[in-house]
Amino acid sequence: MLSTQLKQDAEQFIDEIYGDDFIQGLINEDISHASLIHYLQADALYLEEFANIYAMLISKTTSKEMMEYLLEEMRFILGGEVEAHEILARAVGRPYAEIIEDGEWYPSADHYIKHMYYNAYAKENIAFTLSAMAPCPYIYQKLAEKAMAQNVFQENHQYRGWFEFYSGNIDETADVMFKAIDKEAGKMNDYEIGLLRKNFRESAEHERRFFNMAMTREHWAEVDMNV
Ligand SMILES: Cc1ncc(CN)c(N)n1
Repeated sequence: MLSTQLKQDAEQFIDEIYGDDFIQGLINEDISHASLIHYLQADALYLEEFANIYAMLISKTTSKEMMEYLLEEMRFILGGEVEAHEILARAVGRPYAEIIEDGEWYPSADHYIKHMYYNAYAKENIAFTLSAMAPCPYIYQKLAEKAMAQNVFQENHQYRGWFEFYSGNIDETADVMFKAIDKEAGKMNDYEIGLLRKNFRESAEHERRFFNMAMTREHWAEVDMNV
């Protein structure tokens, strides 16, 4: 099954992201407020687009069951995931709504978002877009599970709730995506299946870049508009 291969492909990225500074910074409560703010600003915009892409997929599917799933996920992304963001905002000591007033699609986030949009616009079959979206719930879930399994988070650990949120909440989100990808892959040729796998791998790598982007507080170069 393709999803088995995709999950295997993800392992390398999960291990790398887990060892990188963002996740280690959360685990060890040693991450700067500036990086958390950068992450929150970028992620709020990313999730908004993720919800928009769900809406695009609704118009492409004829399955009522898939429509209902996409609607529910849209609602979760727009409302439910704020809970995880609030945990980081609390650590920063500023209201979440105020933090996300600023921000833009910083370069790595921009690339990731456009990777998903490309598939939504260019491909009629929703499996192409879903393969670019699936690392989003899947990788966070696996990272959180790994963190919970390998560490003891005390009651007063500032980011314990963040790991609990992602280890518990999104199991089904990724499962439904994988099932839909497997179903469509069953009707595809090797070239198309290769594209699904490439989409997934690229998004897994984008996930890593997204976290690292917060650590370096990546920005676009300033341009002098008067020249
Ligand atoms: C970039 C990114 N990827 C994944 C997730 C988890 N839904 C997230 N909030 N942001």
